[in-house]
Amino acid sequence: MAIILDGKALAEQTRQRIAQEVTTLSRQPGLAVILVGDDPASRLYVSNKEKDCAQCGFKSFEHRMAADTTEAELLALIAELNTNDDVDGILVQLPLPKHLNEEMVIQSIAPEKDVDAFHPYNVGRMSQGKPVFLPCTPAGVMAILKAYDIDVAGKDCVVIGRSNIVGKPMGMLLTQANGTVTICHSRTPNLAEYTKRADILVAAVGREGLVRADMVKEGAVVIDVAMNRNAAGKFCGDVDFEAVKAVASHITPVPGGVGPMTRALLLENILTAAKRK
Ligand SMILES: NC(=O)C1=CN([C@@H]2O[C@H](COP(=O)(O)OP(=O)(O)OC[C@H]3O[C@@H](n4cnc5c(N)ncnc54)[C@H](OP(=O)(O)O)[C@@H]3O)[C@@H](O)[C@H]2O)C=CC1
Ligand SMILES: Nc1nc(=O)c2c([nH]1)NC[C@@H]1CN(c3ccc(C(=O)N[C@@H](CCC(=O)O)C(=O)O)cc3)C=[N+]21
Repeated sequence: MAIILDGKALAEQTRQRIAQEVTTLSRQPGLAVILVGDDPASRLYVSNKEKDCAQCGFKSFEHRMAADTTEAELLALIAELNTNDDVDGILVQLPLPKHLNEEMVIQSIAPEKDVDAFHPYNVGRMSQGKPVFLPCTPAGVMAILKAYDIDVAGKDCVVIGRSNIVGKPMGMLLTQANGTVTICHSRTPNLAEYTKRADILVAAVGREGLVRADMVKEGAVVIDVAMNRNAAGKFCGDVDFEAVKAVASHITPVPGGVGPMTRALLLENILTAAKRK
């Protein structure tokens, strides 16, 4: 039976360490979160981030904007936050309503406050192996691997998904950790041929039941990034957890795996931003 990779416990340890460090700073780090529209899932993430900030002794500034907010209004708020000294990090909750240009919005965030690490400057720095901030979800996965002494060097790593926020940077970080990486996506024929080879398998698609036990190598480390809702309305990942845990050596649960570590890495980035200032 696989070891369950406890992201929730690890995130709690991380928050306690950060809270401790914050007491040594001369000022409180601050996060501004912008939420446009009222997607229920996004609302939950935002309230979780507020609790995290409170626990760590960070200030948090929440900006809720109407779903029909114009791009000019959003950019004006970001411009104000870019120069506001109480704000060390700015996070614009994604996805944005369709009439807003995400690329434009992300580019308008000052790179030194871009704690999501989605700005092209930070993406470029990361891809050159000289990151200022690491993207929270992939960095959270790397932190889980490290905490459980799972060595990536020389391993066959397969990432399913190639989004800019998860799959692509995940592949990069695993490559930088000396894994041999294959990135699969919706145009990959015979997905199982790739997944069965993986020593480390990362699923980041958003489709319940995508990864079945017969697609996983005996003893593989299985990381499930996805956050889907099942028929009962509960969170679930891409991986058939019950069946795969009998095959894998290590597996992340959903919830309680990557999600909490994403939030913990966001706090790390805010602390980094505050210390750099
Ligand atoms: N735990 C956390 O902290 C976070 C969780 N998430 C969750 O992770 C999941 C992925 O998020 P995100 O990357 O933003 O999602 P996207 O929808 O942007 O990307 C999904 C990727 O999966 C690929 N894909 C779709 N169908 C298949 C298939 N049948 N076989 C193989 N690949 C497929 C797509 O391929 P193609 O490129 O060809 O379309 C795409 O690259 C979601 O469930 C999301 O909710 C996201 C962020 C943080
Ligand atoms: N600009 C931006 N940055 C993001 O990082 C970002 C985003 N937009 N949009 C949405 C996705 C998704 N995401 C999650 C964060 C935490 C959990 C999380 O904490 N999950 C808990 C469950 C939460 C609960 O049950 O309350 C868990 O898996 O255990 C999940 C998903 C960040 N995202």
